[in-house]
Amino acid sequence: MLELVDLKLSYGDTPVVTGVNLKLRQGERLAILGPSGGGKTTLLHHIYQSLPKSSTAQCVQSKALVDNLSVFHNIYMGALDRHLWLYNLLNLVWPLPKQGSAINLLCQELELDLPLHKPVTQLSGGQRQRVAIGRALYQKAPVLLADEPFSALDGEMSRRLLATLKASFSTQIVVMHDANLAREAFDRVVGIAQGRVVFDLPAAEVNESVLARLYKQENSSERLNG
Ligand SMILES: Nc1ncnc2c1ncn2[C@@H]1O[C@H](COP(=O)(O)OP(=O)(O)OP(=O)(O)O)[C@@H](O)[C@H]1O
Repeated sequence: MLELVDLKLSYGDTPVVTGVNLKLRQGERLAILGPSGGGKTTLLHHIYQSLPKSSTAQCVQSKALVDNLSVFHNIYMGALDRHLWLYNLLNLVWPLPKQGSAINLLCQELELDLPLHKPVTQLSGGQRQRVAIGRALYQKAPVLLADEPFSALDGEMSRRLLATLKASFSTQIVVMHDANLAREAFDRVVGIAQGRVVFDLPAAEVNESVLARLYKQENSSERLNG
C-alpha cells in the first residue's frame, strides 16, 4: 500500500523523524507505540498525506473537532466528500432525516446516548473521542488512520470499539499509548522513539523487554535534555 524509505520529516530546521523505513500493507492492523514527543503524530500525518484521500478515513484527536458545531455536524463532516456541495449545505443547515437516522444509529453503536444537536463543547473527553471515531466511520473508507482514538476511554469500551473498527476498516494504522491493547488487538506493532523506528514486530513478539527498550529511549533523552 505504501513504502517509506529513509523518511525524514522536520518542522523548520528541527528534524522530528529520521531515517524511517516502513512497509505498510493492505489488510493489516498496525499499532504505533512510543514515548510522547517521539514523532508518532508527525509520521501518521505524513502517511495520511501520502495515501489517496478517497480510500482513507482519518480519526483526528478529539481536540480537532469543531467546537461550536453539534454531534450531528461533526460526524456528518465525514461524509462531505461523498456528496455534492448543495446536499452538504442543506444537511448542515437543516439535517435531512435519512442522515439523522444513520448518524443516530452510529451513535448507538458508539454507546453515545446523546441528543444529536448537542454542541461538542458540552461533551466529556471520552464522548468527544467517540464523536471523532464516528466521523471516521462515517467516511466509509477501507483504510483507517487514527491518532490516539481511545486515550480517554476505559479498557472495556476501547475493546468493544476496536471490534466495531475491525468490522468497518480492512486496514488500520493506529497511534496509541496502551501497549497491552496494541499487542492484543493488532497484527503488527511499530515502536517509535526520538523519530526513529525502535522495533517493527508481529504483535505476539512484543514482550516486556522490547517495550522497556522503547521507553528507555525516552528516559535517556530526558537525561540528555536535563
Ligand atoms: N507544528 C509543530 N511545529 C513544531 N514542532 C512540532 C509541531 N508538532 C510537533 N512538533 C514537535 O515534533 C516532535 C514530535 O511531535 P509528535 O506530535 O509527532 O510526537 P508524538 O509521538 O505524536 O507525541 P504524543 O504522544 O505526545 O502525541 C515533538 O518534539 C514536538 O514538540
